[in-house]
Amino acid sequence: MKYEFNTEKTYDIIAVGRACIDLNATEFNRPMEETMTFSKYVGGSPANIAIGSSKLGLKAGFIGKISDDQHGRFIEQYMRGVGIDTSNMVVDKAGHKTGLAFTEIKSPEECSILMYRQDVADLYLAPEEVNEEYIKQAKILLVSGTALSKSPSREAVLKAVSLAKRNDVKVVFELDYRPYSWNSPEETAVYCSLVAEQADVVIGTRDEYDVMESKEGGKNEDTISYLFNHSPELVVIKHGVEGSYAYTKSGETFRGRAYKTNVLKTFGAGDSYASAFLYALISGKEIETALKYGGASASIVVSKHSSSEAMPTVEEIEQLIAEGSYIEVGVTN
Ligand SMILES: Nc1ncnc2c1ncn2[C@@H]1O[C@H](COP(=O)(O)OP(=O)(O)OP(=O)(O)O)[C@@H](O)[C@H]1O
Ligand SMILES: O=C(O)C[C@@H](O)[C@H](O)C(=O)CO
Repeated sequence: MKYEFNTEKTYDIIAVGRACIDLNATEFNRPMEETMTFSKYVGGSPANIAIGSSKLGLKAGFIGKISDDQHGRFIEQYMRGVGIDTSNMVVDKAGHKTGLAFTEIKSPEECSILMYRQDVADLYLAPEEVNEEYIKQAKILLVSGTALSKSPSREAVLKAVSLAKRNDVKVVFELDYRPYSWNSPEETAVYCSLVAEQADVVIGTRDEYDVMESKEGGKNEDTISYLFNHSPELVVIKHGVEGSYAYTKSGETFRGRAYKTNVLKTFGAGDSYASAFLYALISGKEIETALKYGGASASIVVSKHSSSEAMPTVEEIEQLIAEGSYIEVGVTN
């Protein structure tokens, strides 16, 4: 089964939310306290998804606020350099800084991210900085849940969603739950469910849906019966190495598998998955095939050092799919 988009649009995907900096430990198997060296990359889930999409050949744009300093300029130049339209990236004039993510790579199973996100520029994106003429040119508006965590970014994103819906632009909501960005899980549930109910496609991990639904140990069947009572037509639920499921409103279920790889770190999996899954859908591939693209792309990124720079090419993804070396596990559904 395929998922249809309005083909008359200039941009394949416009992402909204944070574009930040990742400082990834270059010393592996070591706790942060003992780590002395880091490599700098552009980061932030929606920026990573835009970068991954652009690298796969999609025409991507970005809406977000960046700091008026060297970090902000680095982000804009890097994103422009990989082919993303940055004309709707706004420079913060109130002195807010770029968010930083320091990553600790203790082992392939034990990675964590230490975030510096106090008063960050991306959460100051204001509704008046979201432009209808721009959004209406996209097939997809990709919304990151973290952008809903604080005002005025929250209102800017709600406006973007409403403009997308008015202009035949598919809203893809990536739950992207980062607990430190929110006041409480209850607040997360309120705003994430508000946007998920209006979205056309929702993507998240089982744990992220649990936060949105204010429950523990939730079942995929309950999630889809809730969301299919609202706007969503396609719901993707990820289960880490156990793979993922895509559910359609018309009642079909597809399973995606994870591919064997030499894992260096686990972060970046979700962003690379989303960019390749959406690339495949936009390219007119079957949903089942799109799940393969997502899983293969993620397995490449977890074997590499960064989340953004490591985003694969179509050829790399297709080679991995052709090899068909899946991780053999049952899936908890
Ligand atoms: N260790 C792994 N080895 C191979 N593939 C993986 C691994 N971990 C995750 N993946 C792939 O990445 C996909 C997304 O991973 P996951 O469900 O952990 O999402 P996520 O939590 O959003 O990722 P992130 O860690 O970036 O936040 C999985 O469906 C799977 O295909
Ligand atoms: O999303 C972030 O803010 C940090 C990311 O850039 C980081 O690489 C990651 O967590 C990817 O999932």
